[in-house]
Amino acid sequence: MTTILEKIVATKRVEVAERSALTPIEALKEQAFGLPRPRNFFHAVTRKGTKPLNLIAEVKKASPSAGVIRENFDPVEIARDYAEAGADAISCLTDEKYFQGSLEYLKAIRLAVDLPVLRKDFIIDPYQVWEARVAGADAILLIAECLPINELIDLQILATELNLTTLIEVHDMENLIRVRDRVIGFPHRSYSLLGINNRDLRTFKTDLGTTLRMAELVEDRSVLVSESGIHTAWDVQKLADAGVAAVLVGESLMRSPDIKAKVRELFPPKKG
Ligand SMILES: O=C(O)c1ccccc1NCC(=O)[C@H](O)[C@H](O)COP(=O)(O)O
Repeated sequence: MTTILEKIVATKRVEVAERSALTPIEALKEQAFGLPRPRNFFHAVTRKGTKPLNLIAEVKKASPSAGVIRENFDPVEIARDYAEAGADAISCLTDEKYFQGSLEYLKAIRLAVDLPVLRKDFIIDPYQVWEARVAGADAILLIAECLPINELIDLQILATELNLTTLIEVHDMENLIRVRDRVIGFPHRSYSLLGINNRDLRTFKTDLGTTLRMAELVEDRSVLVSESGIHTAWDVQKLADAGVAAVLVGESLMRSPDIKAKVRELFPPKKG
């Protein structure tokens, strides 16, 4: 049976072929030349602040698991609310077909807020890394399940050369072990974060236990990001207690009619 990830990756191959026929990679490289340096996403996500851990707040209109999450969707307004509420960085879905995202949203958000922005997409080709840089992204996502290790490392090196942070995501132990030492503990890793996705992409079920179990195998948790299925202050505290550096939260923020209040609910001010 074809998994959703396989379907999405097949779509990406077609998209990259179509887009590069319209705008060749050489043209993107020219556009990237002379752009201001990206913002430091890595630092924003790993620094020790006043919260128990840092927040990457996601701009996400729809998803394969939930359908449309937020009807009243203004990406810039949402990003401004995130910034005002104290988020440390923003994740913007740029996949159009499955998440109703757009690179145009990322461009607009990057201009409107001061926070660093992650291009949240299914990156399988250097073309998309250059595209991210030209659009103004400060970081890209690389999903271990989608890439052979040599291609993952090549994309990570390219991103590092372009001064982009990489968030390298795994969901299972096998991929964690595959990337842990070769990609995260490696000299070229400099600006690489390790994401553990709590969502099982076969069943779409989320389980915080995925991060809690896998974190045991990660020595340096200062680069660890827990992703998906984070709904309550208790979830956030549990992950903080496990030494996770940051959480990536989409759906529970996007479903809230008052985004700023939901951020405060997830990160209540310390008493006393
Ligand atoms: O969200 C999905 O349904 C999904 C399906 C297939 C591949 C990836 C998917 N999500 C991407 C993400 O990683 C999440 O958007 C992100 O971690 C935030 O998760 P959540 O807070 O549960 O929206």
